Amino acid sequence: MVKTTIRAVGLTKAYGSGDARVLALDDVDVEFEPGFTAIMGPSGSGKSTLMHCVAGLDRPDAGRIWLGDTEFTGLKDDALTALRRDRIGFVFQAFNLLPTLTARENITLPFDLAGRRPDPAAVRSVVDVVRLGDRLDHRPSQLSGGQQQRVAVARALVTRPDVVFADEPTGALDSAASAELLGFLRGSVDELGQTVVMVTHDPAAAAYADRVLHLADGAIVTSSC
Ligand SMILES: Nc1ncnc2c1ncn2[C@@H]1O[C@H](COP(=O)(O)OP(=O)(O)OP(=O)(O)O)[C@@H](O)[C@H]1O
Repeated sequence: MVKTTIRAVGLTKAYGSGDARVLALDDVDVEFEPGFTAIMGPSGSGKSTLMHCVAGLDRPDAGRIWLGDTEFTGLKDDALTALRRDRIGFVFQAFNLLPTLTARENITLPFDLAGRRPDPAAVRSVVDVVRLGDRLDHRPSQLSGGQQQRVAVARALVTRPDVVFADEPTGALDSAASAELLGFLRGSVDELGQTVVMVTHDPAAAAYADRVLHLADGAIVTSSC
């Protein structure tokens, strides 16, 4: 399976103005190839800003971004939203599950949002990968934090997106649940050929990645494999 690369050149983004101006991204060039990449760096170094820009959740002030052959720059908001929905998966620290839906309904939500029927084989395979078989009819409040995050990972994977972005996905989990979750993300790379990009503060989490990018003051300072 050939998975798509995300490529960005000259990404620049500032917040505020005058004395309060902060350069969150300073002319960053970066490429995310198939595999598992971790983004690390001190608080305020620009990790979230970089992830939000390359995931199409936010727009840079300058620079260009491509998902495969599709360039983000110049896409209208509707087109960017459709591209995100169809080709990118997200896992956030706070799980972001809908409380009134069951685990199964949360997992199939991306299909509902796209007006498509869920693909039963795709649902079965992600449910197997994250081992949720006996919990599918539970609502989030009836699941542990680790189980809720497994639902969030299944939802991110179910459409087989080109890239899954995970922002501190283990931030709210204990160490056993974190290890399990990182194992699932690793498994999605090894078994499904998924591209995963994860922001983390935790070196133990970054150790699951193939490549670690270190940010400081809005720039990539090192990239290690
Ligand atoms: N909406 C905003 N308004 C003003 N400044 C912002 C905004 N978002 C981010 N910043 C600033 O931009 C810089 C980069 O922030 P960013 O959230 O990308 O860093 P981070 O590395 O993800 O930090 P953390 O690890 O604490 O989440 C910081 O100085 C931050 O204060």
